[in-house]
Parts: sequence; structure tokens; C-alpha cells
Amino acid sequence: MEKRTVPLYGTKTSPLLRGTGSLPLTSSLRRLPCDPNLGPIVLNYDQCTSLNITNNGHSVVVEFDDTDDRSVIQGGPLGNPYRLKQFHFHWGGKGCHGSEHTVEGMSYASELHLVHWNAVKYKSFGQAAEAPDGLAVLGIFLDTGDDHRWLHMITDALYMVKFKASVTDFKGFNPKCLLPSSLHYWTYLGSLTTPPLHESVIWIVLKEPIIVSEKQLGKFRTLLFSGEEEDQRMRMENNFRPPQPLKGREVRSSN
Ligand SMILES: NS(=O)(=O)c1ccc2c(c1)[C@H]1CCC[C@H]1[C@@H](c1ccccc1Cl)N2
Ligand SMILES: [Zn+2]
Repeated sequence: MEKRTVPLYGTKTSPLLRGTGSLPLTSSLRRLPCDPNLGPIVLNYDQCTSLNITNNGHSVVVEFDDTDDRSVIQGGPLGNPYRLKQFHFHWGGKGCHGSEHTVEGMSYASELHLVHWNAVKYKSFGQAAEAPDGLAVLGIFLDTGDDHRWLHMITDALYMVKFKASVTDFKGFNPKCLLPSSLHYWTYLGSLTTPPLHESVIWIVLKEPIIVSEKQLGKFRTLLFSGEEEDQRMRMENNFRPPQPLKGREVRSSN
């Protein structure tokens, strides 16, 4: 990890955003005392059903069947199990960094977000997305180094969703293969980092990054913000929102 120069966020299709959004896990977070009341997070993804992979004009998204509790996250700061709905990534331009959280001012090349919703308390994702305890987003940092042995399953499919609004089947993918070995985490109450910016997210950010290669990251940058029918082709990069002030929010640390 090197010091990141904060790239300009936003392009014609994703203007600079307001609101609290994601927060910097800054200051001496690494030395935060562990909160003994924070138990381990538990991921039950073994029965997960991935459906498709799509380019939504902001990121690449893998969506899951969330009609029952077949894949959930629970434990840690969560009072209920939360259903896995989708995951997506944020990344920078060549050589610059693209994570939406920083740790002691340092950022990573990319950040993976696994988005879950509280189906115990809310009838739909949309309703949960507007409630303070509606969503739980698991954030995983991507640092650069060797090839990630399973990420190719995503990057090999990216040519199929090059353009905005393109989608293709993507069955049988279990995101457990994208987890680091440790599930130690920081957690705080924040918001979605892109519109509609609802203050509805229990953020759970893993301390240990996964390692992916620059070559693999480069394949994300072959995606386009623009649709197939648009004349100007805008490469999809820097689709991350720089961290926002903590504003006195409490960040807690698992062991
Ligand atoms: N970077 S992030 O994880 O904080 C993030 C930020 C914004 C949004 C999402 C994820 C995703 C989560 C699923 C739906 C989608 C989205 C949305 C779109 C239409 C209607 C509602 C919603 Cl929530 N907006
Ligand atoms: Zn995100």
C-alpha cells in the first residue's frame, strides 16, 4: 500500500457525490482496542445461487437469488441474518488506488462490496435500503501482487459485459473464494457510497486484504461506463468515492 493521491472522482456518468457515504477508517484504527462484545461474523454462502453478471454503468455486479435465506451473513454487529443480494467492485485508474475506505490514510487498489439486506425486518431490498439497520455491506480490500487463483472466474466474464446495461448468465459462483483467511474486521454505521446514498449500511470491513495482480485489475478497466450505442467510449475506472470525514462516528474493531 502506498500513499494515494486522491483522483478526481466522478465522470459524466457518475458525478461527484454528496452525503456521508463511506468513511475513512483513518487515524490509529489498527491500534483500536478490540471490542469484546463484537463476536465473529459468520458467512453461510454454501447454498448461494449466483444468477448473472452485469455492467450497471457504475461497476460490475454479480447478483444472487435472495428469495430465501440460502446465503446470509450473521453475527458480529448484526442483530439478524442478512441475505446476500449482490457484490460489486470499486477500483482506480492505472497505478492509482481505488478503495472506498482507507486505513490510517492509506488506500488499496480496489475494494469488493458484498451487499446484504435484513429480510427478517423488511419485506424487500428497496425497503431495507432505506432503513438504518436495513443493509450490511462486507468490504474487502484488494491489494496488488500475484494473480488471485479464483478472480479469473470474474475477469474471464468481463468481455461479455463491456458496455453499460449489458448482462449475462453467471451461475455457480460462490464468493467465499474471494475471502481472505482472516475475518477480523472494523465496523461502523454509514451509508451507501453511491446514489441513493441512504444512511442504511452496517459496514463490516475486513482487515486483511486479498491479493490480485495488476493484470487482473487491468481487465476491470476494459469495462466501459458507456453503452454500446454511445459514440464516446469512456473506460470504467476511478469508480470509487474517496472516504468522507468520520464526523465523530464510532468505529469498532473485532479481535
Ligand atoms: N457501494 S455500496 O455498496 O455502498 C452501494 C451503493 C449504492 C447502491 C448499492 C451499493 C447497490 C446495492 C444493491 C442496489 C444498488 C443501489 C440501489 C439502486 C437502486 C435503488 C436502491 C439502491 Cl440501494 N445502490
Ligand atoms: Zn460499493
